[in-house]
Amino acid sequence: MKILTSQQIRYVDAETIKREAISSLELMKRASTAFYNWFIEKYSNKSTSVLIFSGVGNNGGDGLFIARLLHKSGYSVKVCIVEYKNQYSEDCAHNFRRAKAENISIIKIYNEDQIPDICKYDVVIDGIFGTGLSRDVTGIAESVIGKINESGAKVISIDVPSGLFLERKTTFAVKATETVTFQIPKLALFLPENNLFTGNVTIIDIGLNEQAISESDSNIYFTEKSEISKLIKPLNLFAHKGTVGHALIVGGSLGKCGSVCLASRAALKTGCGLVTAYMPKCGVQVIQINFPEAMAIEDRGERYISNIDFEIKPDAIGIGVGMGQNEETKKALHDFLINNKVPLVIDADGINILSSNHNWIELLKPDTILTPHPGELSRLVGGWSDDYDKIQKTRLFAQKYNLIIVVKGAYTLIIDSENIYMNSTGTPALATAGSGDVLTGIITSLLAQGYNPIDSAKVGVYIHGMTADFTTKSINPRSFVASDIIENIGNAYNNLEKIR
Ligand SMILES: NC(=O)C1=CN([C@@H]2O[C@H](COP(=O)(O)OP(=O)(O)OC[C@H]3O[C@@H](n4cnc5c(N)ncnc54)[C@H](OP(=O)(O)O)[C@@H]3O)[C@@H](O)[C@H]2O)[C@H](O)CC1
Ligand SMILES: [K+]
Repeated sequence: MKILTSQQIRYVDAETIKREAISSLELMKRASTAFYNWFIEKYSNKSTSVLIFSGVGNNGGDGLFIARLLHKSGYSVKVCIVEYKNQYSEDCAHNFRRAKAENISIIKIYNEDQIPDICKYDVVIDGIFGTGLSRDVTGIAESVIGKINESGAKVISIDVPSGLFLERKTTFAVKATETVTFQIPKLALFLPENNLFTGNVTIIDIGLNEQAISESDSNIYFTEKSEISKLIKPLNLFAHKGTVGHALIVGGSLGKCGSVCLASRAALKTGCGLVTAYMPKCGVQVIQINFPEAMAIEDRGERYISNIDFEIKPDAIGIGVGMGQNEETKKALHDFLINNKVPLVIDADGINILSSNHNWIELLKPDTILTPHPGELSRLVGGWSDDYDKIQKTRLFAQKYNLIIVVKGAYTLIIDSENIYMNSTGTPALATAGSGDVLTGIITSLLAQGYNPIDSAKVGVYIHGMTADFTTKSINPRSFVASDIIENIGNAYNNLEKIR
């Protein structure tokens, strides 16, 4: 699904109206009804009292339409119009007149004293500004947003939290508990620094014209289940372990051999036929006892890798987990990169070693996958001033070296030289020791099975996140561990195959 800018959203809006021969009011009705349906499912008790803050644009129009729908079905509703300017949009003005005629309690707010006691209401709906925000919030809108945030009330924002900029850093906006956004994902809703404003984000369909969306020129995508599901390769009836890919995991050092066990196990559970772990001597017994399905090759180093040398012919290699940064290990990585021709995933200390030897990055073959967490990324591409800057710097880095960078975190980003893919699965449960090692194993396995590098990264990150989504009820996120990811890879496949 494409992620669009506010200007592109306006275009899709206008095109939907034109191509489907509907009025703008009809489109507002679709959006408001979709929001209303979401709301009544969540708050089915009609004694829920609702305070709605509406602006004077179309976001405010949605707020008023939603007020009418809720009032009609028996909820107790009060509307406050935040009149930050006296020129209402046509559809907002229409809904204002209708709401008044339907005897909904409405007041206009021009100064702070008129703001009601927000805490007295069960839920606040925020419809002050939407995607039309074009400048910093001041005056009465600023005061109202300040009061909403102070109140500690449960706040549901319509489309976007009021005050949130879609294309630049936001410092002041409604701090929503939930944001219910209309059909098109907006980048700003999924950036870590905006989580304070967005709360939990839900995307709802409002029947925008799909053709107009697909014509929009965007290279930022929100990964969807249907798309990932289509990428899953079917099983071959005549497959045997030698035909479905051989993954090699290179890593480990004294005290950090578990990372290789996790990555290797994840690789096999993701479906490649063979997995070999390449480890220092101290790691070989560890993996053989813990994970008998894996084969192991011993490095000549006792406690850390000192010379990467093997005779097998793997289809993909994942390197770096638990590897440490001993000088001999660094040299071993350098020499390995000079000769390597196999599709590669680099993680953890592998990335750190590259960060401190920047000219080695040029040794990487096109489409090598790097999977940094934010700390590793900042060492690799330099610091950033905000999330937009982080994305821009990572994009330039990916373009310069022709690499695929998996920026791990909530809504992991997969950035290559052309596109950005934002992953839509996962929960905070994934922030646990070994989670990154497992991801490396999953992606390496997919590469070994013949998925192209960008699909390996997209599918791998998606499956990794899905395992946490499934288990939110059965395993409390606090006690979810990396092995739980591995145990649920099969369930993720089942779930993806179900919708094919
Ligand atoms: N396709 C969809 O998703 C649909 C979305 N809908 C809803 O429409 C809004 C967007 O509505 P819009 O009228 O374009 O904009 P807003 O309601 O966000 O803002 C209204 C006007 O406010 C002015 N503005 C901008 N920034 C400020 C500010 N800081 N202070 C004061 N005023 C400001 C601006 O007008 P100017 O001419 O003064 O610049 C805005 O136009 C979207 O979010 C959805 O909720 C439709 O309902 C259906 C389809
Ligand atoms: K809003």
